[in-house]
Amino acid sequence: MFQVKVCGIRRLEDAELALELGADAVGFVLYPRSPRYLSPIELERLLEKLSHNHSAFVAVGVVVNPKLEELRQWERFLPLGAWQIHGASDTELNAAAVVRLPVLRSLRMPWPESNPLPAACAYVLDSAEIGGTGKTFCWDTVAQLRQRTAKPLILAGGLCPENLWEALERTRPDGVDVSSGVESFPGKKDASRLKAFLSLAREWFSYASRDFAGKGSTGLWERGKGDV
Ligand SMILES: O=C(O)c1ccccc1NCC(=O)[C@H](O)[C@H](O)COP(=O)(O)O
Repeated sequence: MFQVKVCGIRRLEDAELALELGADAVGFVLYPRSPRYLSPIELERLLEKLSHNHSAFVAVGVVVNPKLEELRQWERFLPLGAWQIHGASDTELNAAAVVRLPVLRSLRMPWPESNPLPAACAYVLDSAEIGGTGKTFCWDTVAQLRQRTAKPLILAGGLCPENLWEALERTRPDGVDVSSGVESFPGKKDASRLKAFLSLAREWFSYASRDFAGKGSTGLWERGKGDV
């Protein structure tokens, strides 16, 4: 089950804190132009240490316009649970099951009605610029997208403790994703903001799970995996 993801983590202590506070997924940016970049080797070391004290979490590798071969190579040694793909110039990535791991595709919202949805297990709905910007998009556009797909929708883009509850009430997503809204600066999470965010997110999802129960959509992965 993946409902709350904390993204852009560079430090082991931030990953541990996020998991202790109730995140079920943590994201790592493998994009060299990001201030939150971790190299694959650094990520391998971090995940090895993280797995000593934590087991039930999804580690997500965040990539931008990746090459298919690159993903396949990293999958061989990184113990990730999913890819989060931004952009994607490699058209092969639009075909189903070209990599071993489940794929989340980041959509730059609003997603035009004329644009087909790329193949994915789930969609991360973000603002129009590339990730980690702290910018929100018009949440009303989520309802239109919901009409087009039954795949899990993860709300992202500029979420923070101050706007999270309203965002959840207005969009009723399957999951949320946050990075800069819980940071003290790019790559370093702020413990009190992280705590406030995760407490609100957990509260909303436990309350909303009553609605989800009848729809059989309580497990993001259970619902999305293999369903590309
Ligand atoms: O964080 C980055 O620097 C980044 C760079 C390139 C692609 C994705 C990146 N981050 C992804 C995320 O942090 C989140 O999935 C998402 O974009 C939300 O970010 P934020 O608006 O900062 O909460």
